[in-house]
Amino acid sequence: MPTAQLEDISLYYELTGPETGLPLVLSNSLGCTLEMWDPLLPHLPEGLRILRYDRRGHGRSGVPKPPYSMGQLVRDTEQLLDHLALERCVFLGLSIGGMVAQGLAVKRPDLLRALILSNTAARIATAEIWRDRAATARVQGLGALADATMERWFTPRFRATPEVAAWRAMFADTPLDGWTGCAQAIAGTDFYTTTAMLRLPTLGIAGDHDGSTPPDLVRETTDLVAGSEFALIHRAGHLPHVEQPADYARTVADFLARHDLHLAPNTH
Ligand SMILES: O=C(O)CCC(=O)CC(=O)O
Repeated sequence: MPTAQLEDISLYYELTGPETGLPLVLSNSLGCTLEMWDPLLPHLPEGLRILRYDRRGHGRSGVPKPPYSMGQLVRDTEQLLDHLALERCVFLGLSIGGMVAQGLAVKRPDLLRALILSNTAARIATAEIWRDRAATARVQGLGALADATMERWFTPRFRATPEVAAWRAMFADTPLDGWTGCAQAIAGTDFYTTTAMLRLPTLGIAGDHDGSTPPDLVRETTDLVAGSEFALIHRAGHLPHVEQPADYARTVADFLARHDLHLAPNTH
């Protein structure tokens, strides 16, 4: 089982693709395991070296007692990349994963060649919203948040399909400590000032039906980075790579190609 024993946490990961391929790191959203990327993988260009991992408190990674901080989540990722000797990666982070991406890009620019900020923002919701959700989850379990969460994550069309059951289960099966710890980390994060200092190729991606990080919010954060690009995925919510995997993958591949990153060996 590929588990990295880091300073104070063990992280489960999967690393696939040729060793010389361009490293692409996929960083999950809250309440999801690395399997969240399964629908996207068949649509991505071949030849990429793809790292997926379960965040602290999720999936097969360690689940310490909360609170967690965004600094800790960034450090976990930094240590995982160092452990695997991956550098100059394209980092695609979705929602909380996009917050980790922003923090990592500021802290360790040597690790990243380009950023893809998907369905994320410099600040997500309010401390009060996160406190209320955590209070509900502590008393009633995460299942009590599942209906509202699926509404923010997916379009009505997708929610009417049998496929949504697996996503609801992934969310509801998240360890309560893990979800609460990461929710606290989001609540304490405001990257407006530091993200505005970033200077690397950056693509923002939003879903037109995203109820968690609506397109205007994603665009506002993306626009903080000079020279950044923005793409809107239609007929998709907070997880657009699930509802529109081909469009999403094409958007990513076109961005890589525009920046001469497409399948380029990681040698320069
Ligand atoms: O569950 C939600 O709608 C909140 C999601 C969020 O903002 C954080 C995440 O998806 O990582």
